[in-house]
Amino acid sequence: MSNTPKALTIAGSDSGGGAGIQADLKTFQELGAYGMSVITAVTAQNTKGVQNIHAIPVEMVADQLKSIADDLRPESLKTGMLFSAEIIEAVSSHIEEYQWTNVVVDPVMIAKGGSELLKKDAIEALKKHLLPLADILTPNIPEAEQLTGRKIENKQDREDAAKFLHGLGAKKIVIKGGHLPNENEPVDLYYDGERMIEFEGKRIITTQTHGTGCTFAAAITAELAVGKSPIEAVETAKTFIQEAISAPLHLGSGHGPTNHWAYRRKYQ
Ligand SMILES: Nc1ncnc2c1ncn2[C@@H]1O[C@H](COP(=O)(O)OP(=O)(O)O)[C@@H](O)[C@H]1O
Ligand SMILES: Cc1ncc(COP(=O)(O)OP(=O)(O)O)c(N)n1
Repeated sequence: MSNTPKALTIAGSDSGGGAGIQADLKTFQELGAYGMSVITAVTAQNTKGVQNIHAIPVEMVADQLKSIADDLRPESLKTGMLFSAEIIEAVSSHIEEYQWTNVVVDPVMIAKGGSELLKKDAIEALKKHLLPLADILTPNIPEAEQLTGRKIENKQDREDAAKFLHGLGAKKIVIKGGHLPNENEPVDLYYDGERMIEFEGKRIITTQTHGTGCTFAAAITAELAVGKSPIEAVETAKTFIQEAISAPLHLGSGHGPTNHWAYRRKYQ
């Protein structure tokens, strides 16, 4: 029996390769986890935006989950773009049935260009079915506002939001700081029910940030797969994304992707 760590992403495909399944698998590979995928939606997307979305039929999402469960138990998994309430319900019930652990939930809602990656009427399903299964929930600030129904304008609001999301059942929460105003450093706030920890970063003023949230959550997932603790996993993910934004590839004419090789080149 191999003890190669296996990480699963349950997310949408980004044809441009910067976010979604593609960003997740590249990140898993870079951090030493064998990547597996369940595709929930196919997007026609590039650095300029999302041109079209085709949701995968829920039966096919369930079949992909079953194929993995029948043969390959993931040491960790992440969810990304889930698009609809029915996909959220199917994914949640399968995670529960298979008793998969180390569940990272990135509550993807809106792409950088403004396209809706989660239907508005699916937010309640996300709160009810998936949040209680999250070992680590990684909202950005607008997502945390949607999930809590509260405006987040300062540090106290972020701490209150993290506590609220913990109350909804997520065991650990990282409210990411990328959407803070440009004059603020991108500090990510971690809460596990007891400790509030700030993970500091250095803000890079750039348009090359497509897929930052996916990459950050995928790095946490890969680290959990290889046996790191949640805090160690977030620490590595923060360094990974900082490096990935620092060394842009300058691909495409819009919001270019981050550089998934940069961390390994510097640290390994
Ligand atoms: N311009 C930036 N410079 C440095 N780090 C950033 C920048 N933008 C985002 N990050 C970091 O990237 C990660 C993803 O954050 P964020 O952009 O808030 O998420 P999302 O992509 O889901 O909107 C976080 O760790 C955040 O602090
Ligand atoms: C297929 C797909 N999934 C998720 C996203 C959103 O990714 P994110 O990392 O939040 O990056 P931006 O869209 O904000 O650049 C996506 N675009 N496509």
